[in-house]
Amino acid sequence: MEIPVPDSLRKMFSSVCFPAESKRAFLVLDTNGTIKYGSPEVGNYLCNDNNNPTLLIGQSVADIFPALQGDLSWPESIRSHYIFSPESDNGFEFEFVGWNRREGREVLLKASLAPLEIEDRRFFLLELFVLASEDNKLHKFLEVSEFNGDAVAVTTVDELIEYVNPAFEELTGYRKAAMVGRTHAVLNSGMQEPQFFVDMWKALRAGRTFRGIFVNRRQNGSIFYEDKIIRPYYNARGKMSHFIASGRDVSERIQIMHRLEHLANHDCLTGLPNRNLFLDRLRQAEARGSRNHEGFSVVVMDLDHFKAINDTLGHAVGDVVLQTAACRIRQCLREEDTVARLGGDEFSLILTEISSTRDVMNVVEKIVVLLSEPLAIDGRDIPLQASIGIAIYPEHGEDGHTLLKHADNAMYQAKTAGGNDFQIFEGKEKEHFIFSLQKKI
Ligand SMILES: Nc1nc2c(ncn2[C@@H]2O[C@H](COP(=O)(O)OP(=O)(O)OP(=O)(O)O)[C@@H](O)[C@H]2O)c(=O)[nH]1
Repeated sequence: MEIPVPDSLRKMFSSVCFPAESKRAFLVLDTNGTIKYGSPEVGNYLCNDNNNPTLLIGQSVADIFPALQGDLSWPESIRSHYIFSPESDNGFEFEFVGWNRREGREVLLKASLAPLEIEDRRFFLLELFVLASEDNKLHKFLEVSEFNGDAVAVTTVDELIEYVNPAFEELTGYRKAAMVGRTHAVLNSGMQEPQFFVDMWKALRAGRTFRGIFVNRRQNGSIFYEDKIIRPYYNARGKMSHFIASGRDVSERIQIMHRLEHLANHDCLTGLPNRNLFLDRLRQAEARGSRNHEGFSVVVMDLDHFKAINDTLGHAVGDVVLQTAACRIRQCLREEDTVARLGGDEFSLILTEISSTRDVMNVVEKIVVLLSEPLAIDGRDIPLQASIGIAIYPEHGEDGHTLLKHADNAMYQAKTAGGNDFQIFEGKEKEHFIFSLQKKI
């Protein structure tokens, strides 16, 4: 909207060029700093409501620029020089961050104050020049990001996406138009620990950079791992206005790492956890047990006469027997229990949430029954049986190492007694449980 220059002012400022269509943003001040005129364009930067610069008339310029009220960045000498001493002919400039209402964004402006003679009267022309959009720095970064091989995304502090680059589109499958205005939640695979995001927001809100491996989902549903750095972006006012994320696909590296981790923690033949992982799970069970006063059990199983199977039917058949045993034991356990192959024909189990001896026996009996089902290989039925030792936390040991040792002792007792048995470790109370499986099956 163009604001007509009031006739009285036009008359007064007739020697100054004020075309109505002028795009120049300026104020005319008297020597007291009172605003006498505001160009239509200046309303875009300085008016609160309807961009009507006539509302500025009569206000003190110091109300608009607090710097003029004695801020040290506006030296007293210069202030008095220009506002109150109209004799000087030197100009003065200062920069400030303003708000461009038309574009709805902050801008960096230069205000230039210079004396102005109108009909032999001294005024001051305070003209505003847009030095750069406040987000210019950000925009320059985005321009460069267009050619960046990393996936770049810029979000507002309200977590809404404002920009994504072509590499982001390529990585995620989402076009820019589909992402702008949305949050990153669209990429969430649901496979990440919730704590990961808690840590992320904590760091970002505190103004710190966050780096992490994100497990994300592409538009086509496939999962990828993204190594991403997110840093807060501060605008010229020093206010956190955006988050800039830069990430790259590291799925291949992570998959190799997972494979190596799996190899380091699992037995090649059966795919079960190996000693390494078993001991780790044992430490976890021990920690949970003491924290929550929760019982758990360590069970050691050793196949009986396995050597004979190897010797008579060959190593390959022995391997199948071990794989079958592993599979059958696993079938009898819950997800949160562990069965590991610690070596040879020995399997070790951690049964969680055990509140009584009966709980353990129920599981062990199930295993024994399933194990003993005939295994047909090359037209023969191969019998499978095992000696089993049981130790329960905390009665038979307050740490994993002791429990494992005691379960092993109990297993040897069962083996010595002829095998195909399970035995619970004899506790301090000298209670002795021997259950004959032969009678049961
Ligand atoms: N096929 C096969 N055999 C293995 C493997 N690892 C160890 N063994 C064999 O498993 C046998 C385990 O020995 P033992 O536990 O003493 O044999 P056993 O006949 O079960 O003896 P008891 O436990 O006293 O009944 C050895 O002959 C090992 O060579 C493997 O990965 N595959």
